[in-house]
Amino acid sequence: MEGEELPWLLVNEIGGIRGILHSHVPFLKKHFHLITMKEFLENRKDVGKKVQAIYLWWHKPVIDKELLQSLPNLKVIANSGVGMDHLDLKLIASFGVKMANAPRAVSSTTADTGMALLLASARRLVEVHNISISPSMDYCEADILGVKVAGATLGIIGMGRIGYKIAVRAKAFEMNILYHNRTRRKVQEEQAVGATYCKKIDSLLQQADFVMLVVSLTPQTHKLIGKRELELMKPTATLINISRGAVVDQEALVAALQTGVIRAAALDVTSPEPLPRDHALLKLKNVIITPHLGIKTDKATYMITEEAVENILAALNGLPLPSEVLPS
Ligand SMILES: O=CC(=O)O
Repeated sequence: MEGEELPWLLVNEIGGIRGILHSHVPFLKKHFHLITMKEFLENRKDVGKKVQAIYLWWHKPVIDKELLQSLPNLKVIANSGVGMDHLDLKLIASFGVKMANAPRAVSSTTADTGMALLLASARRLVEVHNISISPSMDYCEADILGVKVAGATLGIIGMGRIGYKIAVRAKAFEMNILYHNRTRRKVQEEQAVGATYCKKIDSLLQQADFVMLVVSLTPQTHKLIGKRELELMKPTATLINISRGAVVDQEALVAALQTGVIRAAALDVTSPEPLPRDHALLKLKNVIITPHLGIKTDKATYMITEEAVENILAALNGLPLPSEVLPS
């Protein structure tokens, strides 16, 4: 049978909403015998023993104790993204299974998503698109006035790989850059992008015209931005979230947007995803929502699969994983 000598890799499905992309299959098949969750569930006992690796695509399949118990020879789980907040890392490690993410593949594209949201919100792209395609095409200048990006101050919360790439982009757009991070970046790195460190988030929130959230979701960052923080922001400021929905207190955000506490929000992430169709955020004109667009480009998704394969092969060969994630 084709690929029988290759290690068995479990994926959620091929194609579909939560399946790996068809275009990645030939590459994966060079290295692995692919098996989908459906095939696994049909023959759990025989297939379970053979699976050595799982490739998670958009957080699927769900990794729980029952699945881990059914895969006695599982060595590694590779995630198709950088955030691991959907995984119980301690549980997985307790089964002796290694984990990896894909930081190299995601950073530029996710930074592009952040800048795209910033620009779209600043220039009200969605609203003006709707005006442009409306039958009457009636508008006055006030309907399409945006806010100027050059010279505005961007506050980046979370200056890891993605945050830094946002700073690189924002510099090219002539923005002033503030950032907050658990650890301060090297002075040379700050100077290269003209970024100023804010030890306290509050001071960044008070000064920024655009606040971009790029932190991982952890118990410390859960609802990091709530009513108090929104009230510290300028009434003319925009909140952009490309991290995780739960980093923001969504009820407080709705209230802030409805009452003009802040000007606008641009959200690539919400809690939950997608939002229920009657959610208040979906009714606001000063909000742009994208469906966790993050890394979704042709090249970045392919690179993620390459990075995952590299990690899985390393784990199966007993080598150090290039992007291993350990439970904290
Ligand atoms: O959300 C995207 C990622 O975790 O990389």
